[in-house]
Amino acid sequence: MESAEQNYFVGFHVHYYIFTDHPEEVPDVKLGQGHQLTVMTVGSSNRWQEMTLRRMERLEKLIESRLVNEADYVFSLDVDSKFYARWGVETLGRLVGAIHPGYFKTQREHLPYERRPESQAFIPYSDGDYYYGGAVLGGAVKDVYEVAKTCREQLDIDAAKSIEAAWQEESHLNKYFLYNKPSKLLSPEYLWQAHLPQPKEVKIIRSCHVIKNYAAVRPNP
Ligand SMILES: CC(=O)N[C@H]1[C@@H](OP(=O)(O)OP(=O)(O)OC[C@H]2O[C@@H](n3ccc(=O)[nH]c3=O)[C@H](O)[C@@H]2O)O[C@H](CO)[C@H](O)[C@@H]1O
Ligand SMILES: [Mn+2]
Repeated sequence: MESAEQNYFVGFHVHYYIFTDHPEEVPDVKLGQGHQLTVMTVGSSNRWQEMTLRRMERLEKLIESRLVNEADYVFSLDVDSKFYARWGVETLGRLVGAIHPGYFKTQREHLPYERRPESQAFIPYSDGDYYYGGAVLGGAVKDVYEVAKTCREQLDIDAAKSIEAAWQEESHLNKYFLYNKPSKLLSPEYLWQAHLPQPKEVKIIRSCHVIKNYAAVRPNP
């Protein structure tokens, strides 16, 4: 939150919604003018995969209940994002995704899409273009709503068949974006991971996922 306040839409109206099963641990951060924060308490799970994939349903519900009436644009971001440089209006568009930092040089047949036809997230080896990170999904509220609702429905169909896509909601997001192209693609500058070395092509890291002690923060391996 502190790094977001330094870099994320500074000078614009921002309403953060933080989803957590530990609301009492959200620190009291001094927010800039026009910025506000609402903590949303959510149930826990004994599987991290369930926590991450449930975000589609939470986003769908948040848009239905609040954002349709209060926002033009929305970004859904991983909670472990830390900001190092400006993230501003250049990121806005009808539908916005970010290239995953681990796969921007990977040939498409090696991209980690879901490859089992039984899953709704299935992408055949002959298809695909970019590999999008699940940590960033944004755009106009109505367009993001369509993504969240569709992915939630596809996740439900998979769950009913007891199949979980290779990378949970990220796999379903990749399927959605393949056939419903985002209008704007953010470079991995906006979605970096701290354990990756910074290659020469990437001049600025704007947002980065912190290194975490998985044994401590995840309920299961
Ligand atoms: C860089 C990037 O694109 N990262 C994606 C990647 O993993 P990551 O390695 O970035 O996963 P992660 O541990 O950050 O989990 C994804 C997010 O799910 C939430 N969470 C997760 C675990 C938990 O116990 N509680 C909780 O709230 C939280 O917002 C977290 O940031 O794959 C995930 C799905 O498999 C998501 O698509 C992530 O966005
Ligand atoms: Mn993350």
